[in-house]
Amino acid sequence: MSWGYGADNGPEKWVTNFPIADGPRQSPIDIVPGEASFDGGLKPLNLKYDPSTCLDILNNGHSFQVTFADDSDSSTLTDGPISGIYRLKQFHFHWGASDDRGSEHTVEGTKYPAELHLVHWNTKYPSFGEAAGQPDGLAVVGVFLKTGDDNPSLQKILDAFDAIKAKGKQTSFPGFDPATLLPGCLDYWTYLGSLTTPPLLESVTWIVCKEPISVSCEQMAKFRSLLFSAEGEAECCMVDNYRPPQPLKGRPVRASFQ
Ligand SMILES: NS(=O)(=O)c1cc(F)cc(F)c1
Ligand SMILES: [Zn+2]
Repeated sequence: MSWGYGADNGPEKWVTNFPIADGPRQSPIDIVPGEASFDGGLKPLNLKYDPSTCLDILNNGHSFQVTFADDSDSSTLTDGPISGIYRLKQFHFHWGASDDRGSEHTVEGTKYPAELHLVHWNTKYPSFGEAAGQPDGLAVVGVFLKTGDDNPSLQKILDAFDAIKAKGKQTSFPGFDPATLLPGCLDYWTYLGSLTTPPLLESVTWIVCKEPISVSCEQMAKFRSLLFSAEGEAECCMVDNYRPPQPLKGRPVRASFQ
């Protein structure tokens, strides 16, 4: 059985096939603002996205992701805590079965109903796959979702869900601008961590935004209409696809703001 989020194949079981699960720089973590150190040397995030690089939307059986053409520097992350140019590869979300949980990072124990991950790879390496195996290979921008007003930008994504309900389904998704998913304020916490799903590679510079974006309760219900299961299999709702916080193991967490 492959990894997932169930009792038999979930986060507590991943260490069996992926021993790095108990490694020194695992993600997510609980962020304790009072223990983060303000670093005046941290630059503002510089996110420049070209909607024409947006390709398609896919249900990969553990989340859904929107994938981008990454054969040029059209959609990039620069500055912030990183050096060099990182290209946007995809974004995806993690969410709960109810609004009281779903995010991977937590803030002093507070769980949000969902968390957005914008995944970028360091162009000093030839590809995403190569970069994913390097300690400075990836940079993921995390954005919390908080229940409140309807989010029109998110709605464009949710409107595509009927075409990707089951695992393995994919449909074209042109012209989406991921910048419309960013909060107004780009203050962030940053620390060195890992992928939060197998293979749990310790190659991620995490950049977690302090300000959440909004999502309505009805929109959260739409997230929960996706399936972990493929067509023809017993239907299993895609919910609680989040890894809980992992030990910090002495890592510093820096804040870009005071
Ligand atoms: N959830 S995550 O952002 O850490 C992530 C990103 C990725 F590109 C591949 C993964 F397996 C996991
Ligand atoms: Zn993720």
